Amino acid sequence: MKIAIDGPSGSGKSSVSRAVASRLGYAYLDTGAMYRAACWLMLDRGVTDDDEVTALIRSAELEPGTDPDHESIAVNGRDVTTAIREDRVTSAVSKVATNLDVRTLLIAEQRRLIAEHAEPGIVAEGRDITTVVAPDAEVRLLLTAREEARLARRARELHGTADADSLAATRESIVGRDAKDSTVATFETASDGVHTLDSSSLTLEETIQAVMDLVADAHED
Ligand SMILES: Nc1ncnc2c1ncn2[C@@H]1O[C@H](COP(=O)(O)OP(=O)(O)O)[C@@H](O)[C@H]1O
Ligand SMILES: Nc1ccn([C@H]2C[C@H](O)[C@@H](COP(=O)(O)OP(=O)(O)O)O2)c(=O)n1
Repeated sequence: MKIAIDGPSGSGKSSVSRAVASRLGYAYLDTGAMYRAACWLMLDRGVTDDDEVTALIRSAELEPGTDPDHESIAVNGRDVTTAIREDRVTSAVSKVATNLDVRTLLIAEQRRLIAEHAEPGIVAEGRDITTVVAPDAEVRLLLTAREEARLARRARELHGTADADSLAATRESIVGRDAKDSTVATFETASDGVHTLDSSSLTLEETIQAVMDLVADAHED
């Protein structure tokens, strides 16, 4: 069983995908973490030229963990699980994500990991999983939420509050990044055969349950 989930930043992809994978005893693949790890390596080496970035990623070993209860990712044997969440990576990650040669490399690795864990199942999430990486997935879902809801969620996560200052500080990392990333992946509208779930007025638990229902329907088919 392959479950593919895409959506914009702050729509809840990671939280929901991790919970669904954990409940089903499936593997979990955070493809955004792979782009972040590639970006971390680019920054660590101080490389800026796109072709040099591609060569760097081609020769690197990215090892994303697939345990939904234990987030982990390593680059060339170094654990970067925490480092990839730093602001400097969030601010620069679109440079890597919009490099089409890097995408080709990471997509091949994502397809390999998804195939390896298709038994009993895997939940893979990102921006192009339903459309490019695994369009053959049994469950394909675009998880959305209104911009205000996504901003408020991320502001609470990062600053502990969703007051005006926190919302302003979060805007670029959500709205600005989505604008850049949407030039290379379609995650703002659902493609043919992809379900849409708007989580704006749902609780996290309700959202998880809605995805579990879709999976149960797919099992019946
Ligand atoms: N209905 C909901 N669905 C998903 N996440 C929600 C919901 N309500 C609140 N949240 C919170 O919003 C945040 C979403 O962040 P995350 O899962 O990292 O999103 P994404 O991976 O899409 O960027 C989490 O802190 C999560 O607990
Ligand atoms: N399949 C994917 C996954 C992520 N990306 C890009 C888009 C994002 O800016 C970065 C990081 O993704 P991530 O899912 O960690 O982003 P969030 O901070 O959760 O919004 O990678 C992508 O282009 N394709």
